[in-house]
Amino acid sequence: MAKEKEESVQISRRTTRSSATAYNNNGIESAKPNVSHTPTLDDLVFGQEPISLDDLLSSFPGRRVQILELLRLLGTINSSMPPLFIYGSASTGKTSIVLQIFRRLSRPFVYTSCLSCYSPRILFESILNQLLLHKKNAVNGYSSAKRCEKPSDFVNLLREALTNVIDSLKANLGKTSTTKLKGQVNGRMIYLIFDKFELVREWDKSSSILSFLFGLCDILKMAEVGVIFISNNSLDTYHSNTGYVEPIPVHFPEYTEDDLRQIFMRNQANRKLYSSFLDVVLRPFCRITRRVDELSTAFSMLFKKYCEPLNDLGVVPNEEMKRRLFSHLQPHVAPSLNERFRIASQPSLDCEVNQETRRKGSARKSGASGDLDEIDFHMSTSAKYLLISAFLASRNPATLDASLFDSTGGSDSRKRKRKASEKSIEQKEAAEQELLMKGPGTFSLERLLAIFQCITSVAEDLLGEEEEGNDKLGVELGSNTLMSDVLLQLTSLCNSNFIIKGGSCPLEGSTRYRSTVSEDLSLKVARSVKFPLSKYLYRR
Ligand SMILES: Nc1ncnc2c1ncn2[C@@H]1O[C@H](COP(=O)(O)OP(=O)(O)OP(=O)(O)O)[C@@H](O)[C@H]1O
Repeated sequence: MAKEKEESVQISRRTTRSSATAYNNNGIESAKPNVSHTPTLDDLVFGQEPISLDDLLSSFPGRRVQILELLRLLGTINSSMPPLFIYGSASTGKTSIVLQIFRRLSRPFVYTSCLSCYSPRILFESILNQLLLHKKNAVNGYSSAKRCEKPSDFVNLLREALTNVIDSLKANLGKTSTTKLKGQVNGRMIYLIFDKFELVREWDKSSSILSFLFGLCDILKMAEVGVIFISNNSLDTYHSNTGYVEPIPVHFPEYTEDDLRQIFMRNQANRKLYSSFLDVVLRPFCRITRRVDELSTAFSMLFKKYCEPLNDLGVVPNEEMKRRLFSHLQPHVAPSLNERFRIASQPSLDCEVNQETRRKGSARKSGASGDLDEIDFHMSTSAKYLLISAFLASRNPATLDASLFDSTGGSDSRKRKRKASEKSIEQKEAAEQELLMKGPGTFSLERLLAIFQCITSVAEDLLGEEEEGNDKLGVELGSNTLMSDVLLQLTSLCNSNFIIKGGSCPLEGSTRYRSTVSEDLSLKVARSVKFPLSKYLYRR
């Protein structure tokens, strides 16, 4: 078993560079290792033709700012660099973009993922193997170049290996500077990339490895070494009170619906047809997940269904044909959407992050491309709506629900205003006092579900000037079909203490809930899904 794991680590290490295109296309490191290949310095660069800046930017719609920012931080050739901390939720393009940037720059790097390198020893040895151009194979019994478990040993071995590589790079620079071939190693800087860095927290409860790795740059004090951390979570979640210089954060925010449209429109043979397909599926799916990998799986299956009635895939669909394709597709969308929702609803690492973020108080300002209004933890869009619903249920008196949400789920501010103006000043003050004394109110599950249904349909209305069929689909699927899985989502929010069970109602015996989330955080969550929360708040 241990041997098996060792081998999988070996494969992922060796194939990182050579298979980066395969990785980029489908997220899976799929290339087979080439056993007969003897590694050279050029194996430390991305093993393909460098990519132009235009191609790089157009390969990753929605990431222009981050790509340019990373290129700026990496600096000109041979310039030293402070450690970088790239973060953002899953499938936001962090790994692919970093690898493609190194492809563009042809600079040498060592890549390790803390997923396949799942312990300090494996991580250390993987880095050393790459730097020492050591291949594990049958001849050497699949052993590493160096056996190394302790950070202190690692630092010594690492410094030695890095010095050798840098010396070779300098020599190489002198030799080939005038006759440099494309794809050859460029410059004398070497970069250490730690991907899936959040996983280190899992195997390091005492945080000693975390602080050690965060401080690696300071410990090494080698101007030619750049360190890059890639993580799903923000720096706040690391409690990195190490005394070392904090890395520079670069945030990869969740994609907007428009970004996702551009991502999925890339390389489409029949753009008009695919665009009409996206008109139907993108919005409802976006409300559940914005992960490119998940959307990509769902869309490739659904697009096949969408095209089934067509004889000619090159056709430009007119309105009548779009309607026909839509009705053919419709029965398949709900099950696929539900499947995604179930996955997105699973209590996951995110909950832990949420708790940690909450413990640490307000979110920090994100990196160079950050936004003060952004929340620094990640949860599915549907969970965000549920969190907002719970906040509204705790904050607003239940008697006002009917006036805040009309029969179609919309906010009727006219009614609300009239209500407010009818109240006498004394009544208002008394109500205010009462709410203050009671704190956030408790609510029943039924009320929570009713508000959730209302605000998800409101969100749909607000979002769209889309064609009729699409709206209908969004409302139906977004609210009713998904309702069955809201309970799972609720459990997840309860586990992460965003919602607590507030005892049971003595009359009905049913469980009551209470939201623990502040107005400030709720407003941020609402902003992240563009929901106008303040319109729905009962102001005393
Ligand atoms: N802007 C984009 N344009 C095109 N493809 C993208 C974009 N963003 C992500 N992808 C694709 O989504 C998949 C997942 O991306 P990637 O693994 O780089 O994300 P990640 O942020 O590193 O995820 P994780 O945190 O799970 O490691 C890849 O196939 C990648 O090419």
